Amino acid sequence: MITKTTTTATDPEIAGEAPVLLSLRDVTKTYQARGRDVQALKGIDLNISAGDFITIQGPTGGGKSTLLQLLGALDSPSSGSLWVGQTDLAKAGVKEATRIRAEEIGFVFQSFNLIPTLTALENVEMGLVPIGVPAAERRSRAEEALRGVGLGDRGDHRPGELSGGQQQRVAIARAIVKGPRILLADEPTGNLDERMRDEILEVLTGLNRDGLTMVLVTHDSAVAKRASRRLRLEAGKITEL
Ligand SMILES: Nc1ncnc2c1ncn2[C@@H]1O[C@H](COP(=O)(O)OP(=O)(O)OP(=O)(O)O)[C@@H](O)[C@H]1O
Repeated sequence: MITKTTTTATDPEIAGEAPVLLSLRDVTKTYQARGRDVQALKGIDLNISAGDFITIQGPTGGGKSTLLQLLGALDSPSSGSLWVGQTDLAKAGVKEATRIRAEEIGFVFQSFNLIPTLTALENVEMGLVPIGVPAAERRSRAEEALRGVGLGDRGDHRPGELSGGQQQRVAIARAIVKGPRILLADEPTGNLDERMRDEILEVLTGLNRDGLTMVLVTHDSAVAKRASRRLRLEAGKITEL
């Protein structure tokens, strides 16, 4: 069972008594596919505390993406409980899960998922639409988020006019502009060369230093080296490295 509470040494505000943001107890996930049950997660116990920088590694098919989807309220467990604050996502209705996903969780994907016809600034503004931020405020908050990832001068560029690393920085700005409690990323450096990977790692490390809790799925040990906690997920079971 993993109940370790770890804080980043660099964030004095959360040193010691970091609150638990997400708590999983005996979580399972079984998919039904072609008349067969596929047990993707087999009893996960895990606490994620404020300030954690967690990486999840493991072989293909081990359950990493499934776990990330549950953490992000994109799917619900088959059994067990998954607490986000006072809400058990295993029992919450669609409305509450949607609210938590919109307000509290930021997502970053391997393939950036930017809208090609929108500028970088407009893409970041999209991160505020689901929570109903008025247009005037969206613009200034998006500008600030872009500056935060070092792209303050690229707001009018479209994704096709940016490098892969820059596009991923726009995607990170879009994920954090709403001020989520936790950032989830599935292979955020998977499509990038080493230099761009390091660029993204600097951004992510800086955000964590500023207090953002992060869970990253990665195959890259250079990424995992930056983590405060390294987890391995294999055949639906989790271990702490
Ligand atoms: N929608 C689904 N329907 C049926 N089975 C699924 C579904 N999604 C995932 N699985 C199965 O669940 C198991 C875990 O898959 P998951 O995608 O979580 O693994 P992963 O560790 O993220 O793999 P990878 O590193 O290849 O992305 C695998 O056996 C997979 O085939």
